[in-house]
Amino acid sequence: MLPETRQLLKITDHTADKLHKLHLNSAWDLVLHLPLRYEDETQIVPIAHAPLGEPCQVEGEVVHLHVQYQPRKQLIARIQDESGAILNLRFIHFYPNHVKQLAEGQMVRALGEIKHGYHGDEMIHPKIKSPDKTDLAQSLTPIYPTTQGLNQPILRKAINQALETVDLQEVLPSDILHDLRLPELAESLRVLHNPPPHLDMKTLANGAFPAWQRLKFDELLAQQLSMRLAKQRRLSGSAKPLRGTGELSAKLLAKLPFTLTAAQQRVLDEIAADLAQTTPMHRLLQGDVGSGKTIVAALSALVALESEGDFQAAIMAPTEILAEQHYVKFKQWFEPLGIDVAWLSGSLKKKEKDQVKTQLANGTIRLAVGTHALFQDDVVFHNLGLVMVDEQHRFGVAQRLALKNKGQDVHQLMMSATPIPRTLAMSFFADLDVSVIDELPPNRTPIQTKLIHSARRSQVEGFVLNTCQKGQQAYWVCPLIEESETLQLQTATETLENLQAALPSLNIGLVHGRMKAAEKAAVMAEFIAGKINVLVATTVIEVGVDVPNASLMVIEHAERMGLSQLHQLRGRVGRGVAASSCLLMFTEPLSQMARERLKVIYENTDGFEIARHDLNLRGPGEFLGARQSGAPMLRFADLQNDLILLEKAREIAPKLIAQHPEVVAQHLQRWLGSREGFLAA
Ligand SMILES: Nc1ncnc2c1ncn2[C@@H]1O[C@H](COP(=O)(O)OP(=O)(O)OP(=O)(O)O)[C@@H](O)[C@H]1O
Repeated sequence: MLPETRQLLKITDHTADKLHKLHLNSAWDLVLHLPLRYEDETQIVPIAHAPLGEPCQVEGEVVHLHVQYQPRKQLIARIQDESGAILNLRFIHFYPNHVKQLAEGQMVRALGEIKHGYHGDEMIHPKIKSPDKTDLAQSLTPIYPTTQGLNQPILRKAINQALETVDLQEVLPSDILHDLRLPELAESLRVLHNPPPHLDMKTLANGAFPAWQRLKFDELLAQQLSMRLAKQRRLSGSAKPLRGTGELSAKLLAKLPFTLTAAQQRVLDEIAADLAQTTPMHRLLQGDVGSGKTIVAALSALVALESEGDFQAAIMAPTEILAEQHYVKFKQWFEPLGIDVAWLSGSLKKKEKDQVKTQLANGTIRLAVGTHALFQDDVVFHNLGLVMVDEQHRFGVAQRLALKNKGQDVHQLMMSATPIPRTLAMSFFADLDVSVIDELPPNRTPIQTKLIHSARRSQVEGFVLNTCQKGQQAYWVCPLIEESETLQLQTATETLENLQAALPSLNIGLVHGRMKAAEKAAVMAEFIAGKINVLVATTVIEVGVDVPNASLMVIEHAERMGLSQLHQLRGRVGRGVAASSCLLMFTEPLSQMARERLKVIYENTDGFEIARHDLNLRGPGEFLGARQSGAPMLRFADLQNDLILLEKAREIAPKLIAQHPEVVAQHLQRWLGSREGFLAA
């Protein structure tokens, strides 16, 4: 935060540091930091009528106070009000002051959520006050998202100071506001930060409340504007045109055991046409699991490598495993053509990394595969022509920004097996041209999916035996244990031993994430060669593994897995001519969410449909991995519920850019301020 701003807002260095953690660095950042919820200290409800599971305030006399030591130390105060009903206030962390305030016979006011507890209804860690010192509040109290060490009163004060100092003048043209029936910004902000007494909780919690609608619209508009401007900048930038001679591509195609599908050829032509331009390509290549994206990426890389000018190409994937799969395939295809492929990931030794970096900087290596290590500041390319990014949405915001900076004026191809639903395509991915491989390679038979209770394990083993006796192969995926890699490994080893005991006539192998790359490669090679009948695996095989003779996929504890993970895993079979099956083993009890997921995967085979359900079940933030990256991209608007606002913002953004450039500048200044790049990243 600038020293002037800090002074103006009377913020201490300590508070400024905490605010920075919340990405609040300017007065406008503070003004746009909106309440997460409100607390209602305006009313007192009788305990007998207090709602369960919703914040409420009660008042009563302490009739009993004691410290309980089992199962852990805690303070429990029992209060009773005029309704005669009793409520326990429970504090797991407490201070001497609590004991004083809650002495028997004291009147106390408690704000919190009531839940059914073991010893009756209770509030855990309520906010407490002595009623004689405080009158009821006049209006709802806003509660803001915050960080450790920054309390609500200080944050509230900083925000209110900011509200006083910024110029809240309306910038959006009045005809637009009128058409959209949206209130003025200044009024909306005041209401949300300091709700007037007549507004109740229900009204304010409703996303359709006009003040919220206004803020959501403004946020979506900022996103659309920044994306359009980014696109304009890109279109006016200049990339080196890449025009392959076709010589190496022809050689690679001649060696493949298949010919490209019409969809692959069409998509490749689209990419080649982009690459030949001086405008940097920004294209998303979508294709369902197994549709053959990898060969399209390889042939695209060849266009760059074959063009005159010693260009380099790089392909980046979000995980080491996925990157490694690409590395293996690319090596297999490119080395016979006389092209060396470099590997760069975070886990390489420093010496090896330095060597690759030198080769990339002096241009002796022209094709690099790796993780985001490829786009660290200290990696310099001699003449980068094309960047390909697999599963781009799984990268965090910071990594995407790093790529954006490195990739300026470089052609970019994003690849995704997770189809981007329409709302996302209209917002986060609006700057991308899209190519879709909408056809699977020929002779694939549909995969039969079955749900099987884990109690019927021996039946599943019977299926495995049957499959292998026909000369086909099977995968057996071990349960996912997120909490501990060691436990995961232990489970995998046990699964292997159990299967070996149950199916002694079969050769059973094991791959897991802890194995060294060479060991993993050796087991995979045996499986590919058909020497191993059943491959027991942790989810390392989720992506990229491609063994067409494998026709049975068994997934244990399928209820623990996410939809796209299940779809990816199932996609490991059905790649050859044999009819394939996927057996999803589950254990009860199933959560509602797990039940929904299993139903979706059972009923659908199309990746687009599954992604749509996934988005509905998890919401766009999770779907995009925003939580993982720690920086929410849209803070207020929600793509599922605010589709109408999104459509309006999309419609209005180009008009504003054309007719009111000054409005665009002001609006973005307010919304992006110190967060530049976030919305469009
Ligand atoms: N035109 C084609 N005809 C027959 N087989 C093909 C064709 N194109 C690709 N394949 C084969 O199909 C399999 C799947 O291809 P690939 O691994 O590229 O799929 P993908 O789109 O990357 O899927 P995933 O997201 O599952 O990794 C591979 O065995 C590949 O060799």
